[in-house]
Amino acid sequence: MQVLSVTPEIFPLIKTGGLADVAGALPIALAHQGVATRTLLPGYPVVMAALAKSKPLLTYQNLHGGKASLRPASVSDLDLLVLDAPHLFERSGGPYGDASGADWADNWRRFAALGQVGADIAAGALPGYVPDLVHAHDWQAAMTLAYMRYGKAASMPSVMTVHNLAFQGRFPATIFPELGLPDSAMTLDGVEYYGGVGFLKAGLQAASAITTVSPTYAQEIRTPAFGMGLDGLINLRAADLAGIVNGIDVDIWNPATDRHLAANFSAKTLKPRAINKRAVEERFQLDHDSGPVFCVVSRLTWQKGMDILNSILDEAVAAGARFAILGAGDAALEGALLAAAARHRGRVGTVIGYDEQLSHLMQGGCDAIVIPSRFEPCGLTQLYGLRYGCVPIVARTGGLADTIIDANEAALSAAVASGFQFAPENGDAFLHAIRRAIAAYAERPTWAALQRQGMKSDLSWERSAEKYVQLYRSLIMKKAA
Ligand SMILES: Nc1ncnc2c1ncn2[C@@H]1O[C@H](COP(=O)(O)OP(=O)(O)O[C@H]2O[C@H](CO)[C@@H](O)[C@H](O)[C@H]2O)[C@@H](O)[C@H]1O
Repeated sequence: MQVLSVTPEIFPLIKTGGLADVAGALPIALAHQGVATRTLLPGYPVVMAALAKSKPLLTYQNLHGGKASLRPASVSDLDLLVLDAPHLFERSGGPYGDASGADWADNWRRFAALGQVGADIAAGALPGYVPDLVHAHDWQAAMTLAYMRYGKAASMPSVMTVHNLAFQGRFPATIFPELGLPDSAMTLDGVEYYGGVGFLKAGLQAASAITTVSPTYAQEIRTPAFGMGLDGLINLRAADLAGIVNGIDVDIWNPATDRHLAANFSAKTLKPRAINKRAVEERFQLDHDSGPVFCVVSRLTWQKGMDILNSILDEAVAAGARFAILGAGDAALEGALLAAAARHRGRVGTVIGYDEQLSHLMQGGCDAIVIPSRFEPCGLTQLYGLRYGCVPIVARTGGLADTIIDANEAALSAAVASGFQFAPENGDAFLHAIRRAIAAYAERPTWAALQRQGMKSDLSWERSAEKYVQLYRSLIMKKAA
């Protein structure tokens, strides 16, 4: 089976969040099950810099206002098709905005172009290659499915995966004439969205199947509280909706071999974690004591509940907690967490920035990771925490609810507990969970049992990849029937 995956990010080349991890790991797991994935992504400068010289497979004299070509590449076992379109992607800053964080004004054009090329490939534009199915990730890739639907690949099966419904790619109606779609597409069941154009909406409408990255989030987005304006449409398509929980790359995230750790360890030999903990204490200028260090590795945003964390920090520190916080995002939250570190020297350390290596050390050295998200489609950091014996303390929502077993009495006595859950958006409940963790940490055998239980969890992609393969197969068979 041949799958064309379309994504705006892929690890290890370009990553702003969890989507990149998934886009990078899923093709490898699918390959073990006989599915060959080619991944189409934009040629941002960091991507172009990583490519060896190659002959273009396809050229465009005018793709949304400039010359473009499609270059094949192989990076870390990934079979890539890179859209080299300097007028759209050759700029400094991030993949979606300039260095100050402001979105590029022509993002609609950049990702419409990506979608156009995806649909061209689906329609057979590459000599000798026609995929059996197209899999699009998030709003930036979603227009692929709309261009397919209104173009030559209307009968090809497709999957639209929602990693985060908060990002929808919503633009004014004035862009519609420039998209090159027929007028009939500007309707309620097409790309029209609240009077404008909705990229994710268009993909959800066009896809043969919709997936999200956990079963609980798949149900949550059918409600107004989580649906972000799309719950009506998602409910209409409920028969084609599935939740498949993310796995993690267990080779990249392996405490026994991880080069970013000061000391490697495994479930059998947890002792060396203490060396990593010491390294974290040094890096975050924390006091040394016998209590737990809680960490945060996160985008600093409302979604991630970082304001809730900030509101309970003083009390958590008074209860004996120390915090190592790594993140970047909203300026106000960055400022508040830096201020907390200044207020609680030795008890709270805050590093603002994006640091992949440091995130590994934190998972390998901190005792627990706190994730107070308001909503969480899947969440990866709790999975890394499980793998590294860094016990997750999570809001009971989305994928966090699906992947962590709360250390209540029943779960502890059945030896299945792997972390702590608390009611979302509730500072008191969050604080209570931190107090429970501090108490459990004081009973070393209980804590070690929690760590080992988490480290035993099967977090690999194999099971989830199997579910994607089943879905792909059923869609291909349905279209053929
Ligand atoms: N400052 C920092 N330094 C270093 N690394 C950092 C970092 N901040 C975040 N990261 C890393 O970025 C990734 C974040 O992944 P998440 O799944 O937690 O959330 P995200 O909201 O980005 O993804 C969305 O897509 C994913 C994938 O489907 C879903 O799991 C999730 O719920 C959804 O919101 C992790 O690999 C984490 O370690």
